[in-house]
Amino acid sequence: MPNRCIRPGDNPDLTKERETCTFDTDELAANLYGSRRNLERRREISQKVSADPDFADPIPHEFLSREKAVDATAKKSKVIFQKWKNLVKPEEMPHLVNEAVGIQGFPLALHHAMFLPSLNSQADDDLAAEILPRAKAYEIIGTYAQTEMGHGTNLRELETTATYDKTTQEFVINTPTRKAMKWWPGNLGKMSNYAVVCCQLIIDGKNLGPHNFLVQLRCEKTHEPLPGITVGDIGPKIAYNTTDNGFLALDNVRIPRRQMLMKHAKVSPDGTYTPPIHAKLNYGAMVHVRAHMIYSHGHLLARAAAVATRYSAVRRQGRIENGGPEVQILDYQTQQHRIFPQIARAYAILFAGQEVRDQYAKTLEGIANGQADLLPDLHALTSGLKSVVTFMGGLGIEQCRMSCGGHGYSDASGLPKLYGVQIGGCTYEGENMVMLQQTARYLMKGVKWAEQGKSLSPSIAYLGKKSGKSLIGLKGGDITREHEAILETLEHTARRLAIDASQLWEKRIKGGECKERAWNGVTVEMNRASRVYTRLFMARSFHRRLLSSPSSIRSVLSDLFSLYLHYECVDMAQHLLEDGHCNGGQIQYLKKRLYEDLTTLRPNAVSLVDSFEISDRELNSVLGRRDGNVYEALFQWAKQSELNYTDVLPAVKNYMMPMMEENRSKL
Ligand SMILES: CCCCCCCC/C=C\CCCCC/C=C/C(=O)SCCNC(=O)CCNC(=O)[C@H](O)C(C)(C)COP(=O)(O)OP(=O)(O)OC[C@H]1O[C@@H](n2cnc3c(N)ncnc32)[C@H](O)[C@@H]1OP(=O)(O)O
Ligand SMILES: Cc1cc2nc3c(=O)[nH]c(=O)nc-3n(C[C@H](O)[C@H](O)[C@H](O)COP(=O)(O)OP(=O)(O)OC[C@H]3O[C@@H](n4cnc5c(N)ncnc54)[C@H](O)[C@@H]3O)c2cc1C
Repeated sequence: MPNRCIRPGDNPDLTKERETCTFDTDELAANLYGSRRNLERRREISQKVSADPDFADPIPHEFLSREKAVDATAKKSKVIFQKWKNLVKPEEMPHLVNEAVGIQGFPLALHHAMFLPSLNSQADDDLAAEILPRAKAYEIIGTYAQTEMGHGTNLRELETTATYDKTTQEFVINTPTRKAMKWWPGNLGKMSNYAVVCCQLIIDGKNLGPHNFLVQLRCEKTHEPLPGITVGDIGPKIAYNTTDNGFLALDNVRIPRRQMLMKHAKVSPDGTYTPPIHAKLNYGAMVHVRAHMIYSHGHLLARAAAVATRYSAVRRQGRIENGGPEVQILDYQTQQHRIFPQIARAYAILFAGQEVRDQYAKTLEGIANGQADLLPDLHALTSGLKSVVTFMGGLGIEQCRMSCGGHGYSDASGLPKLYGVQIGGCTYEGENMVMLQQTARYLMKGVKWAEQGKSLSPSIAYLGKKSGKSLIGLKGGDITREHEAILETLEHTARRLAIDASQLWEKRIKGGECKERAWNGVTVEMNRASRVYTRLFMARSFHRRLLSSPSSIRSVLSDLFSLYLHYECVDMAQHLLEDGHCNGGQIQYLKKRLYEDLTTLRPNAVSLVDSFEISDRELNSVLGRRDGNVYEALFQWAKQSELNYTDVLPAVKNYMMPMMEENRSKL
């Protein structure tokens, strides 16, 4: 079967891998990206970016100082949002940005991810008509400033205030303490001249909670901060170092009333407050990012899996049999066990990411028609997915990094940067432990609704089902039936964990604790229930994709899905065993099946990562390059280190040589 990545001059081991492919890599890639046309567009964009001299990098970003890297990124962003703007559709923009500037952020990241979405979904018609065309034309750059130095998670305690002054019909925006400074917002420090700022709305001395306001931060002509505004960059971070995450203090800055984002909650000129149809519509920009970041995080894991798989196919080290040749490290079972589940999880996350984006679009449609009834389900799902996927992705990338041995530790592999970017997602858009509790709140309601026989939305319909005994290992050799048996067991486990957590909570309440304290005493169990609910959704979503896939890729997707299910179940064995639903023999069976899956997938491993269709430029990894010619490329990469500009460094001349000389002269 054709693997379309084979080219003359490639590393022969990699070519051999591609020759063993049992499916059409383009078919799978087209399925992943939605259609042949989308796949072609993806390739077209990759090729055009590579050919555009405006995007050329004289030296890799890894060797640049932070300021120079920010400069290079800004320069390329200007090209994207001027020259390229009309050449790509909005949905193609993330790919263009990844290709052209990479993953560490760019000056308009928050403008796109949160500023525009906030204005789109929360500004009233008048404000939208005034500001949106300017924002969309990049006449201004905006960000989303919510988190403060002292509070991020607990939005209710944010300290920045917007106090309504009826006499002038203005809001007075103020930062009352040092820890009330906005701290962390991306692109706030240096790039943005506007921000949506989250403040406590105060009318007649009454605090009405967090609301969003459009605030101009810098002069449109000089880009200098406006009076009353202190703004800057918060310094280097684990990653995202081409993003100017910033600080901001506002000293009684006055803005007109209509700069409150008033599509849902409103303040009339006389100070009358009208609440929104759903209390949390002000939190909409966060739901937007959570709904979209699942897919982008799937892509980060896909890249790591591509690097580790291709490198493991060209790296030869050690022997499996005495006297045999040195083997490709991909032949070691431990290596397969480290990497193949990451391939499967990357596909699973990408599929789930696509489903949740669709669900988000439907929810938005409802809200636009005055109905927010889909929001609670979406909030629970995005909170769970955001937490599970970022944690899974971080662990997965780290496994991929370690699987590349010493070279995985080098920036040349691209893996340290991927890891740094990925794990940011565990924190931003709500710290994972906190967001899992949001999911758990919904599950607790679901448990009650199920007890009362009420109808349940599809994502929690399993809470209303009855458990039979687990049929894992008992359904014979039919793979379709085995998949169903495992999904039913996962449903049982997710249901059982939610019910157990609910009972633990109730027990503490009956024991005399208030609801909130009792909740804190059971949050580890609550979060467990949320994770398994989320992992069940991911498994179901993968299964839906398998069932709807064309026959040409059904077999390889089925193999991958088997591995995914077997791996997840072994990983969650404790939960499967805890109530006796599964027994030790069934876990042993799952492990045996998992080891078989590793062998089954081995001939297709390289082709499965080829179908992620990530260009060399986007992958930005010497180890993961498509042609597999890594050793020469590693040397060429290292030669670019600034330490190699001279043979004898000033640091050596000034300190080490004199020290050695002095020590020699003492002898
Ligand atoms: C080129 C184009 C690119 C576009 C693509 C985008 C892809 C981007 C990928 C990467 C880009 C990286 C950019 C990252 C930038 C990062 C930004 C940020 O981090 S912004 C700041 C984020 N901050 C947070 O997330 C804070 C977390 N905290 C909260 O959200 C809240 O405080 C809370 C934890 C939810 C609690 O809020 P609150 O106390 O007000 O409420 P509760 O009492 O807990 O709940 C009451 C009920 O309300 C429900 N609820 C809460 N939130 C929501 C919501 N958002 N929607 C719906 N419902 C909500 C909650 O469930 C309760 O319900 P009931 O139980 O009462 O029914
Ligand atoms: C890369 C990056 C980009 C960011 N971009 C932006 C941005 O553009 N705009 C913006 O406004 N913000 C941004 N942030 C800020 C980010 O949203 C917050 O850092 C995040 O929401 C976590 O809040 P926190 O820092 O207050 O953590 P904290 O809440 O202080 O968390 C510390 C610990 O306390 C625990 N904890 C806190 N509350 C609870 C609870 N109720 N139950 C159990 N445990 C709890 C957490 O689990 C965690 O272990 C960004 C952050 C990062 C890292």
